[in-house]
Amino acid sequence: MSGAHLDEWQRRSFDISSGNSTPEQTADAYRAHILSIQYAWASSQLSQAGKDSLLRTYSERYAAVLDSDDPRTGLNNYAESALHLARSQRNYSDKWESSLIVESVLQLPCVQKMIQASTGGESFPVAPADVNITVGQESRGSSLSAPFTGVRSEAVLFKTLGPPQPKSEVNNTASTPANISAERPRGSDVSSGNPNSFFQPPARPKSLFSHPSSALPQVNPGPAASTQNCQSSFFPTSNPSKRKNFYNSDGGDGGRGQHGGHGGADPRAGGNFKTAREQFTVDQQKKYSHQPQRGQTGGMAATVKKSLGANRPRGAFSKFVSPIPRQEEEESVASRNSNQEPQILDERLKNFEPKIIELIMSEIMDHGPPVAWDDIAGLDFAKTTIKEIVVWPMLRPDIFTGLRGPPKGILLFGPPGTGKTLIGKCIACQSGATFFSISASSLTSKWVGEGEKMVRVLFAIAHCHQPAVIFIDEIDSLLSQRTDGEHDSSRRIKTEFLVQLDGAATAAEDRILVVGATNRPQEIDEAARRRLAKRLYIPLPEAAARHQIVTNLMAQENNQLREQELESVVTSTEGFSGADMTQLCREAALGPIRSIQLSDIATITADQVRPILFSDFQDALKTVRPSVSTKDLELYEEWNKTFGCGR
Ligand SMILES: Nc1ncnc2c1ncn2[C@@H]1O[C@H](COP(=O)(O)OP(=O)(O)OP(=O)(O)O)[C@@H](O)[C@H]1O
Ligand SMILES: [Mg+2]
Repeated sequence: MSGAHLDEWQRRSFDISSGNSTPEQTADAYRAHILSIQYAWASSQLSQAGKDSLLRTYSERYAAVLDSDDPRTGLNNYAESALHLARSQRNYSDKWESSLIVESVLQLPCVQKMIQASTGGESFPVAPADVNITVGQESRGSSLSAPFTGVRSEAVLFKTLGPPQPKSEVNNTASTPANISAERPRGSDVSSGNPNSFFQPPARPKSLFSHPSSALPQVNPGPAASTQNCQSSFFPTSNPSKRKNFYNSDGGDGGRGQHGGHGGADPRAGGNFKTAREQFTVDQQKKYSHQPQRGQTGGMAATVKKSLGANRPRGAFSKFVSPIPRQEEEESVASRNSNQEPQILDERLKNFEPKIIELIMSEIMDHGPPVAWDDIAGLDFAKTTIKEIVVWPMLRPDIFTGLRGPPKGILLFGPPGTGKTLIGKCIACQSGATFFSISASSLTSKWVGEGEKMVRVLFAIAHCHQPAVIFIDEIDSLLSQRTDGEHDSSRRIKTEFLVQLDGAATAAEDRILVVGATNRPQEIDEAARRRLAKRLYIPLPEAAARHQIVTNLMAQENNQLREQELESVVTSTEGFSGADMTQLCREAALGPIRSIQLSDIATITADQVRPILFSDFQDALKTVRPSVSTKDLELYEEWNKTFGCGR
């Protein structure tokens, strides 16, 4: 055989022998083997004897896969998936419709008589010969005729055509023959051979039998009313797609199924039938028209936070999003826009581009994991000050007026990993204000002028959703000192930001606070520094705070750390930041795992993993080092002395 054939041959052999393939793949590989053997023999690449021997082997194995009863190794359910495929194929029979429609049934003399009999309240015998209903080419007269007489037929009809009866009422007539048929199990159909079952409701006739009584006429119905009820009780078509629609028309649409809601309309005309796509569009419209406008949720806004593009998971494992919007999406977006535009356009925002407003509104607020003040270890001074100038004024704006009014901006500065971002998250949860979290990168756009617009819109929206907190993490990259060489657009964004910051809280009752966080305070523009009037130093955690961090983290883990060992950990972590402490605990928590034999790791149960010990911390301390150097610390201390507002 040629090299190409051999490669293919080997690939298939691997498919079979690797043990990872599904029964379908194995069967396919065997089938391909058989075909290639026959091909090789036909093109004289293989001898007759060789072909016979190979065919015997592979045909046997192929048959074993097909006939195996084991669902993991065999394809005993092969027919099922084939049938499933066949079922989802549309064919001509889909268009077939039964001629058994409500009109033809109702026009039958026997039915007319029975309707009259049922409304008149008297029993009326019906001659068997009268019942002759045509289904397609096939007459059903004989099967329906025999027992379909007298009280019994009236009862059946009354049940189906007459006014809605509460179930208890039906049960009260237990001794009548009518009840015998009324208590017949639902869901029996024509094919069951039961003549009465033809007039029995379909398997899920909720729209008829579980109707609230208000949904149906209360008065004793005349023939017309009976006709109306009748239309929702009969199932007039055998078209599967319509049948599905019929069943789906229960309670959800208030019983306004395609048949019941149209009185005498021809049910075959399609009525309210919707394709899946139309239904999807309708659902989307409903969904978005009920969605409350963001930011107007009052107390809800307290726990609402989203960073403008900063925290969106993107990577190899994030879900693929097609750059080309599908038609449904376009339709739903269009309908959403048409629904939402009036909501977005607050009087004060009407001069701004809806696109940017929408961007800010949708990107900056979202639910985040709640953070409480107690989750932040140490930093008592910063926490108290923030409560004083953020939380309380938001809660009691009437007291915090005039000179007591809150500052327009605060700056949290300090070494990396000391909890500045954590404080921002905590403000979002605890302040009760609308929280806007943005990163500098999201305000810088490649389109000239777009960045300034975003800044303007951001502040305008914040005005509309007061009290509001605008949190800008890594604010140094947005408000770094303006230099001659810098790009014009970033300079303009900065200027716009400063202008907005100045005008943000001009009115006494305005409650907009800008909170900036940075670990490079010295790079912040002096004009911005002045506007961020309250500058709070967030230092490295002291011993008590480090103790709290370790205790908090270890409380969630299985550990055997004694108090004095904990103290020892705390003393040996002088100079560690909060993030370093977290890293140390993570490293120590891996100790018990590292002590497990590699061969046992796959089988060991979670409760067999030993607790975290002091020795794990000792080991972890060998690898985890403080991330802040003393030289850097001096710079922060210096800056704090010069510009900070700490004591
Ligand atoms: N005071 C603290 N209390 C509890 N955990 C803390 C504290 N400080 C830091 N951490 C831990 O360190 C992690 C990083 O903290 P955070 O992101 O707030 O640091 P940061 O000051 O914003 O750093 P950077 O300046 O580098 O942005 C937190 O998620 C938290 O686990
Ligand atoms: Mg941070």
